[in-house]
Amino acid sequence: MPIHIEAKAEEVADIVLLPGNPQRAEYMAQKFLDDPQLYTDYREMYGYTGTFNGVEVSIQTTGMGVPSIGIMLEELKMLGAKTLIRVGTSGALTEDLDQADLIIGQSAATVGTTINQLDQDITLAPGADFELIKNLYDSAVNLDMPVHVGQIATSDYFYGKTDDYTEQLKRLADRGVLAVEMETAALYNIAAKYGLRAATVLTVSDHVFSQVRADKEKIQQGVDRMTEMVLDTVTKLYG
Ligand SMILES: O=P(O)(O)O[C@H]1O[C@H](CO)[C@@H](O)[C@H]1O
Ligand SMILES: O=c1cc[nH]c(=O)[nH]1
Repeated sequence: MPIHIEAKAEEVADIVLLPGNPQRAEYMAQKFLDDPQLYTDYREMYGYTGTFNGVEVSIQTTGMGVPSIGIMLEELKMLGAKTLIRVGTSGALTEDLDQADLIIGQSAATVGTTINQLDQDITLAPGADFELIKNLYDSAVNLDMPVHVGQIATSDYFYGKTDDYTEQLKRLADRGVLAVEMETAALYNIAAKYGLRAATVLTVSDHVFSQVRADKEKIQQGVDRMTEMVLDTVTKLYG
């Protein structure tokens, strides 16, 4: 049994959804899965396994940031997980995106984190699994949800490390980066390391430059949308 996910391999499904927030893991499991079973609550990093349309699915809390998700991903790999889909909130870097819109992260730039330099002299640019993001996009369109596909950015900082941080985010925005969050570069790097399938879906909870945060109901709408979209894709690919 790994140190931080107190579960046996048979308790964790091949397909794992990855919210940062433990309350979101609990909400998604109770609302969307049939017969959800809590398999770990160590450090309140809740993990549940249940079924959706007969497909076994786990929902594992990752916590916030690269170090936290890095631990959970290494332990999910030990437990035999094969398909990893992050379901997170994000700060939009453009006013073209609305609150509760969905973003599929094709690739993840980094700002203030060195995860893309895991190997000396190599800067990886690992992307999402193509079949996953193609199906996720199709699911969103079929479900009539507002969806955008493109590069996102992973940061170690929610509030910014220096006075220059906003300028760095503006440079990323100028280069077409849609939104910032705190885990996906680790997910895509660790998935590349082990040959796992990975994708990230985000909902817009904030607008970074205007510093407006959506209210709880709006964030909930985005969470419901992305969960429905992801489970539709899981049913198509694995059902
Ligand atoms: O909503 P989650 O999945 O936690 O994701 C985003 O929210 C947290 C910051 O509030 C960071 O983890 C960031 O990546
Ligand atoms: O602005 C935001 C919103 C959610 N998550 C982040 O990392 N940044």
